Amino acid sequence: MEISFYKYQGTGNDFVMIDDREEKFEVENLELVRKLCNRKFGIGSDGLILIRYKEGYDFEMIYYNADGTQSMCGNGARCAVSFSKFLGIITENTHFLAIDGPHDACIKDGWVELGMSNVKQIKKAGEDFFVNTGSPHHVRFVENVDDYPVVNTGAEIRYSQTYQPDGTNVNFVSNNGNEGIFVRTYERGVENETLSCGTGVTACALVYGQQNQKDLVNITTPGGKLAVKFKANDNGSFQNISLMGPAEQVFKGSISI
Ligand SMILES: N[C@@H](CCC[C@H](N)C(=O)O)C(=O)O
Repeated sequence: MEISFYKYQGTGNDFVMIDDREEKFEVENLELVRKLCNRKFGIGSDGLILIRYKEGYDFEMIYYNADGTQSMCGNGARCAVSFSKFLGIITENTHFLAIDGPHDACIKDGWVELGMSNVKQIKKAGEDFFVNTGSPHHVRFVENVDDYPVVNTGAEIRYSQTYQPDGTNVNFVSNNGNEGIFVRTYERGVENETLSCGTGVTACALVYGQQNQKDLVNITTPGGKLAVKFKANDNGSFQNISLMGPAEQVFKGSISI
């Protein structure tokens, strides 16, 4: 059997994208997800996304990490919006469903502004912070993130007792002067550092914004630049959160399985 796919990237977070409007992909076949995402034996990606029709929405995004687990993916959602435009499902504005609920987004010239779920609170986690932006994120501020052992320390925190049994993504953040913040992320489900994580930079922007009285934060990641804007409420919650950045089709192909 042949599976047709497209490959997308959003600031270097890369995804296998499948137009599954005919619902032929077996959503329980996690072995297949893992194989397609495998960089040696498959196509290779941080995650895989199915686009399906959903009543009441323009489309549904079904997201898998490379290991077959599921969560909300901010960069993946920006790529899904771009792919849906490419498929002719949407034009400029869209209302779609993801695992954490409904989202609105807008795409213009390859730049996607994605509405994120509201955030109830930022929690303290020792000296660090924890924020759920649709996916769980531990946020640690460090002096120089360029030199930080992201993979080793990220894995220690991800597998620590505090986050059992589900684990967490782990973000390391440095102040980047006039450029806002620089963020590197260890991603659960990829079990490695990725070049960028959308829900992760959103979590970091909320913490940084709260500490520095900002409602728009520019973020640099190893894979490129993103921005996050939001409204902070007096009770510590956040609404009208938008993740903004590029999403690009890289190639298309088919694979025999
Ligand atoms: N890369 C994603 C996050 C994907 C989900 C995450 N790995 C998890 O399991 O929580 C993003 O751009 O948000």
